Amino acid sequence: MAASPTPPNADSPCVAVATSGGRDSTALLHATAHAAQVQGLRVVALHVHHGLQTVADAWVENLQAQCREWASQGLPVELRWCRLEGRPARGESVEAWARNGRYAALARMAGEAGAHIVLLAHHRRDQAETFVLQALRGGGAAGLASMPREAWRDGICWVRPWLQLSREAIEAYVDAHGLVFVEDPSNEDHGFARNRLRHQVMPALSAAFPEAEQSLAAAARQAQQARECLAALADIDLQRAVQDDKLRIGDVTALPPARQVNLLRHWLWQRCGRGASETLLQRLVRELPGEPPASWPAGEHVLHRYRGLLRCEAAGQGTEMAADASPCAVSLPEPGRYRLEGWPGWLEVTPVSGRGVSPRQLQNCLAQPRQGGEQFQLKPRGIPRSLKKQYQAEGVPAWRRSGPLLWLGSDLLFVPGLGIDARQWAPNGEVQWALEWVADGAG
Ligand SMILES: Nc1ncnc2c1ncn2[C@@H]1O[C@H](COP(=O)(O)OP(=O)(O)OP(=O)(O)O)[C@@H](O)[C@H]1O
Repeated sequence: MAASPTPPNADSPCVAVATSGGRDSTALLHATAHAAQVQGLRVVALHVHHGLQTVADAWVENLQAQCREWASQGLPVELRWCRLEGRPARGESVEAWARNGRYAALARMAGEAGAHIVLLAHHRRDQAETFVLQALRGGGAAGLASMPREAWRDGICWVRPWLQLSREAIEAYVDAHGLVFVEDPSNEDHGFARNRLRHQVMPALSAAFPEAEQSLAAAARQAQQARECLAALADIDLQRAVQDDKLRIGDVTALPPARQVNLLRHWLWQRCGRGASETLLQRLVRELPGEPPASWPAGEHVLHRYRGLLRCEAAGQGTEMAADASPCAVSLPEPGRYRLEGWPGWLEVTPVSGRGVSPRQLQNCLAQPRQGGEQFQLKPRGIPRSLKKQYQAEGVPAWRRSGPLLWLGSDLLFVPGLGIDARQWAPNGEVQWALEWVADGAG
């Protein structure tokens, strides 16, 4: 290859290569450095020392020597490396800890070097293995899509230029250029699923089905297309069903079940930043139709059905009350909606045939925040209990507890999320009204 007439300098555009020191990334670094030399680009080799094996110290030294040598031959390459701090937490997968730490460190080092593109040396066999591992974990289209050729994350474009290339082609390149690389002994550790697959399963599969690797990699590409289509469909359905940050349940349940699952999966991903379990998705499809308030735990979040809307909030979050609102006199002369000064929401008054309070009780009552120590009676023959216990027993989520308590003198009339105190219920057959507190944003 002819050298560039203007050699790259510190201001030249820069591409990074994630380099473990193994066969594939050494070959990719070498090939990239040669191509960059022609195009006047800088190449920065990024290496992460996971701090898990002492032998890894020698890999850093090898890479330093290798890059120095190539630079002395005129290749525009420099090495940046770092060592991960800390250890995997108890019970945490070592692989997952190393992968997360590695990608974070690569993104940071690339940013420091001024590189927006990081090349990874995954090839076709890696892709075929990833597909099988995902299938064995019961993954759907998103998992089976395996590794993308290009993806933007953390302000970096991660590119796998050799994803369609066979390992044999890379081996031939390494031999042709006499490249030296390191062997990671942990690649032999059969405690890792990928190593068991690589050493025990893939050779048998390829012996029985010579095209296995190509076919599995092609299946991954098909799954990628399927995933993109599902995401596009979810966007269409979301636009129809979303109201602020909530979902209109009627619009969700009007869809066929598989499309409901797709929509819910995407919405939950957006809201929670992680995938929802299949069990939760199936449960939602079964249980979402219905009127009464209901809640479903979703990892570190909780989903609430309320007045035809599905909302997602962090578990344990919620405004219990506007503690700074002052007590105020309230008169509710007829059914309707009433805003109370200082309270973010409204009281809704509706005629009912039971469990209501006589309208005359509502002509001159007092709204005030919870003070603590109030006792609420749920049923006529029950006993008064603290609001906290009553809320827990009824499973009332925190956000439905916001709002004022209504008092008539020293008698508690109404509690948000629980309703009218049974001691104040009007006799059957008499005119009576129910109250409900609707917090802003909930309706
Ligand atoms: N410690 C590391 N530092 C920097 N990049 C890494 C490191 N480990 C892996 N990578 C990048 O991720 C890709 C895939 O990692 P994987 O663990 O499958 O490869 P490897 O067997 O360690 O090495 P190679 O792919 O170089 O043979 C590597 O090709 C390389 O681009």
